[in-house]
Amino acid sequence: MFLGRDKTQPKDLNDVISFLNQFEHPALILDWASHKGLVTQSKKGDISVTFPFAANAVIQSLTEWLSAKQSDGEAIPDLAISSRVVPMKAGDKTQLKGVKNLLVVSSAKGGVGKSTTSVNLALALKAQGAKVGILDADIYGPSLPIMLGTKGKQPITLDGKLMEPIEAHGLYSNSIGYLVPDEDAMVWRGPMASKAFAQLVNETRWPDIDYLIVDMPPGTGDIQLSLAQQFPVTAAIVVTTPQDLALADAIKGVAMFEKVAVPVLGVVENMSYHICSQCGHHEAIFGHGGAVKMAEQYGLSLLGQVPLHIQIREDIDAGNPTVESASDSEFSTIYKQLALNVASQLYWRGDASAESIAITTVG
Ligand SMILES: Nc1ncnc2c1ncn2[C@@H]1O[C@H](COP(=O)(O)OP(=O)(O)OP(=O)(O)O)[C@@H](O)[C@H]1O
Repeated sequence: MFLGRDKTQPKDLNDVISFLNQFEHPALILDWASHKGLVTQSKKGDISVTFPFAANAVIQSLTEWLSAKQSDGEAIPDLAISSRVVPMKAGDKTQLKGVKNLLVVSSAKGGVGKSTTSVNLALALKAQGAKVGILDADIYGPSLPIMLGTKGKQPITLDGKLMEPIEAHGLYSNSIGYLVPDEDAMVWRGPMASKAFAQLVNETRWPDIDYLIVDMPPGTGDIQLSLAQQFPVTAAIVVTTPQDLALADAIKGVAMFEKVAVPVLGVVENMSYHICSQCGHHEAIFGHGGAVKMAEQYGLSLLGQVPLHIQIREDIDAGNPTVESASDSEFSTIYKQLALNVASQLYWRGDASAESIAITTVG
């Protein structure tokens, strides 16, 4: 092989691309290195690998793979490896200022853990190297201030127009819960709720974030439809639990997004199985295999399966979400894997916007 013969570093871009294509990872496609803009060479000859999505776990695996090759005596190319999240197209809608990708997290029913999933997913995307914002669009029951430990905070405006998001655990957040008392939001009707949501989205100064996670109000009614239609949604993620009834509702949720031409990235099965806090025993108390079957039947991706465990509830209720407070726990590993699936599939299955192609091909 070209690398082994004279032990000199390969310098030719095509040779390096062929070499890198041998590296396989579940978050990469076959021949990933040949994909436009991922492996580039500067005028000086330096070669860079730039993953176009939040990919810290991939970067770590690639670095380990290269070290192992080197230990085996292979000459490996000198590479600068990093990630830079690119904005993906959101239909024909114009991107929100300061937001590269807007992901809505929805559920057809209340109480399935949509907000818990949104917050931990946002933190896990951050752990994968992204700059992340989270918007609590659950107008009728905003839970973000409690889950992020930011209750009582209020966004300030520096220019009299735009709200500065509240920063917590390294996330940029805004919530109707910061702006009005819970009981006021509860009595809002459709148009008022939509207006409040529009204000939150448009009048927050999002500081060039890679992903904005929007925690939607539960259900598949007019409000959800109009929210999904109004905004440049890159993709939707549907959270469900394993019971048959919840799965049937989740299918309604998927159909709702299809109606308004918002691509559904996939499904997250929350409370997938119970882990006993005493003995660690796994038990499928809500049934087994439902989401897998549903995903297969409807051609959806099963993005992750999160267990039901008391630590996840206790951490989030205390404003200290698990991915942050126990970043090496098995639960955080599951959320980080979910985040990698979300980030990578969003890229490989979507269309990069024109701006991103321009960014990635600059040598
Ligand atoms: N995987 C989990 N393990 C343990 N507890 C969980 C898990 N997911 C969610 N919970 C708990 O279940 C309750 C409901 O979760 P959450 O508020 O996230 O649901 P939701 O779908 O956003 O609800 P709503 O419909 O009110 O918006 C919370 O007390 C949360 O801590």
